Amino acid sequence: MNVGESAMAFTSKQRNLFPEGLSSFPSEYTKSSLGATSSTQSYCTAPASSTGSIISASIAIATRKRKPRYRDHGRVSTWIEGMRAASPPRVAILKTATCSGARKVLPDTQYNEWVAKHPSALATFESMMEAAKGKQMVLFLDYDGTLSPIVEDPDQAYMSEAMRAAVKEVAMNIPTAIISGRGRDKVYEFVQLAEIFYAGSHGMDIMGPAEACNGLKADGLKSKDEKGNEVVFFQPATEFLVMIDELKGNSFNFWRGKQILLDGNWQLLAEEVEFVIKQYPKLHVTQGRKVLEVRPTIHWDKGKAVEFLLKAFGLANPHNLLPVYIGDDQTDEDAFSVLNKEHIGYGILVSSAAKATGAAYSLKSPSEVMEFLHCLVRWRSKF
Ligand SMILES: O=P(O)(O)OC[C@H]1O[C@H](O[C@H]2O[C@H](CO)[C@@H](O)[C@H](O)[C@H]2O)[C@H](O)[C@@H](O)[C@@H]1O
Repeated sequence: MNVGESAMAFTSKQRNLFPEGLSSFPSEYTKSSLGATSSTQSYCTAPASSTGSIISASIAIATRKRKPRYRDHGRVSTWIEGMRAASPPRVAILKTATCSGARKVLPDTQYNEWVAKHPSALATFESMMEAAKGKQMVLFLDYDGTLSPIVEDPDQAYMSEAMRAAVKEVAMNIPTAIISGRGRDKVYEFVQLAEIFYAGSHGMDIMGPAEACNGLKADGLKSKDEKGNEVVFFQPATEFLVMIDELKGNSFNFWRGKQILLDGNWQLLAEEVEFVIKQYPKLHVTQGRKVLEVRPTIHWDKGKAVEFLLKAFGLANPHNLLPVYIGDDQTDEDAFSVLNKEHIGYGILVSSAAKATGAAYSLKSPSEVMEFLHCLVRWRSKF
């Protein structure tokens, strides 16, 4: 596909994300109160090292001859720095911690200093749960890097059967939602559990099992998922499809698939995104692990999704509530901030390297996340 110098390809599922007539959110989450000027409700993600399956649009930039043109090099450098900061090299994991507290010391002083400030949620599990007694726990899980290991090809980011079983088991005991930057349908395709809530597009596109939605304090649209399960949709930004159409017909030369961009092409990637984004003042760019995301200028992020879901669950009383949020990426920081702001719950960063974070606790890898989920189930079964 080629429109001028570039064009954009969207997945065929894009439209399905936002069926007509959806969206009935609590009034404080309506468009006007979101501070939206205009936007898409999907984000376009340009992976730096590989192409990817995205929320509703997967983008990789084609290598091609380019005409010289004006660029904001300041913005480009800022984005690349942001991506690098969000993509720290991995530290070898010598031993997995357990909830009994056993843990082998890593020979990485910087990491050790960091983990002293953000203790392992496994090593400190017992004391964390002391504070949870008598409270309603709600579990929020990121997908990539949390439930599935980070891999080069975003379409291959499968979760293991063991992890699926762990999530299923925990969801039977604790209300559970996956909040992802990916499209909801893609996350559902990976996870394949009907028992949980899915919040795709950083939470702008939420689907939950109808059964679990009966007592919800938010109205959604009842429907069925691909497997025929009764579900309810909550989608706050259906009206922003217009911009997606505009982008589709306009600017990039993207294709979805296996076009691999090597790390050395981050500069090219950022330059291309910058060239397009300046034509869309209502979109902005954020950086993640080897990824640039083109997002609508709408006050909505994973933190907003957490706030929405807590309200929807009728769990707004912080005294009775213990949200636990586990995530690995920059975008998860918005959710950690909400917990910190409300002084509730536990933010847990998944990282094997020292990293600036608002999360109080840490886990080193998806394997440790799975162990933590097992610990939660064992702990919950005592009550
Ligand atoms: O919010 P998440 O569920 O963590 O999704 C964030 C992004 O995840 C995907 O990209 C990341 O994982 C890929 C697969 O391991 C990896 O190749 C890429 O470098 C990571 O940035 C996904 O492709 C993005 O659309 C999500 O925004």
